[in-house]
Amino acid sequence: MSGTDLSLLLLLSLILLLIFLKLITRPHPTKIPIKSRHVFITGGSSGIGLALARQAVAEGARVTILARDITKLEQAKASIRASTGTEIDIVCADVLDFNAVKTAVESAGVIDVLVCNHGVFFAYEVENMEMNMIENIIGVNLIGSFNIVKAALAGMKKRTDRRPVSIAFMSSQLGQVGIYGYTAYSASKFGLRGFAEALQQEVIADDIHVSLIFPPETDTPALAEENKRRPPLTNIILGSSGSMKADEVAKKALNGIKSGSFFVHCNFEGYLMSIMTAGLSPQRSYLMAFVEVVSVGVLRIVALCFQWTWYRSVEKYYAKSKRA
Ligand SMILES: NC(=O)C1=CN([C@@H]2O[C@H](COP(=O)(O)OP(=O)(O)OC[C@H]3O[C@@H](n4cnc5c(N)ncnc54)[C@H](OP(=O)(O)O)[C@@H]3O)[C@@H](O)[C@H]2O)C=CC1
Ligand SMILES: CCCCCCCCCCCCCCCC(=O)[C@@H](N)CO
Repeated sequence: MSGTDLSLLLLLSLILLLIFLKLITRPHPTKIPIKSRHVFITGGSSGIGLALARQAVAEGARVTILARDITKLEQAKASIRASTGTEIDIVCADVLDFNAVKTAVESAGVIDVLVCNHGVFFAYEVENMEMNMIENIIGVNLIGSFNIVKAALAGMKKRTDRRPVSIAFMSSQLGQVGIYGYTAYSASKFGLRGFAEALQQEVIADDIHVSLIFPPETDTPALAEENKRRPPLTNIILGSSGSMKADEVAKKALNGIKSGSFFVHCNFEGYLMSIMTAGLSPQRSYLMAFVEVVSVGVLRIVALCFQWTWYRSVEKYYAKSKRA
């Protein structure tokens, strides 16, 4: 066979692969309209959630935010009024308290886009965390999201507006890879992935579409707090990874939700991580599925190189601390 024959054969197989993927990727592509719809954001009084609330308002949504601290909620409402001239609704509840969550969700009215964004994080070695801190991180981030979804789902299913609706979870790149210092946090965010994958199969028949958002480090009040007490190795390992502004993450998140994407990445590093960690997760875009299929081998090599550098940092660090 000549060189041209070979390249023709390769081209033909790639085209056949594309056609095959277009036929089989599920769920089907969808679009979630935001304008004039009810967007409910937990943890909407600060950081990424507040940025998301402001942008949803700017796109014409009716927005409700939920958090614990009424003063921060009032401040968020005032700041959105000042920057957009629009009123949002605020509801007060601890996501750990199912009855409080249910009352808050019911008072807000039927939800079209539910964003479980609330979350807490601290970086410590598991040995240096009390059980109550571990339970708090997993409780708020994972069980809290169950409480929210359980409270909102029946209403979303019974909605009279038959257009597609969305349930989105704010995970983290640490929901795609475990890093030194984040045992509890990664466990909570990996947990959200299992929740989201199974939930999508349960709600697809009701035209409800699940998104999992994977932000990198994002400049928010919570990150500033966490940074004060990070283990040195956590800093060394995360040192070179990119960080973003809350507004930029919110924009990526909202676009991901509107396009009904299951995985939502926020930057180029996140794009590569989404391909690397695609595994058995659903994929709506046959083009993205194509990219996953053809690049998975090479990206596995890149992933192993990252692990190599991380383990070298750990080895060097402990070699030094033994000598000292
Ligand atoms: N910042 C970062 O680097 C990254 C953050 N993320 C994720 O993004 C999400 C938002 O983080 P970020 O904006 O940084 O955090 P912030 O601390 O700025 O905001 C957290 C929000 O969640 C609310 N909240 C916290 N605990 C509870 C609770 N028990 N019940 C109800 N509401 C609660 C807070 O309000 P109140 O305290 O009044 O209840 C606040 O509104 C989290 O899920 C986080 O894991 C993901 C990747 C990176
Ligand atoms: C080429 C392939 C790219 C692979 C690179 C992998 C880099 C992983 C870095 C993970 C960083 C996660 C930060 C999230 C911070 C967070 O969630 C906060 N809440 C906690 O600080």
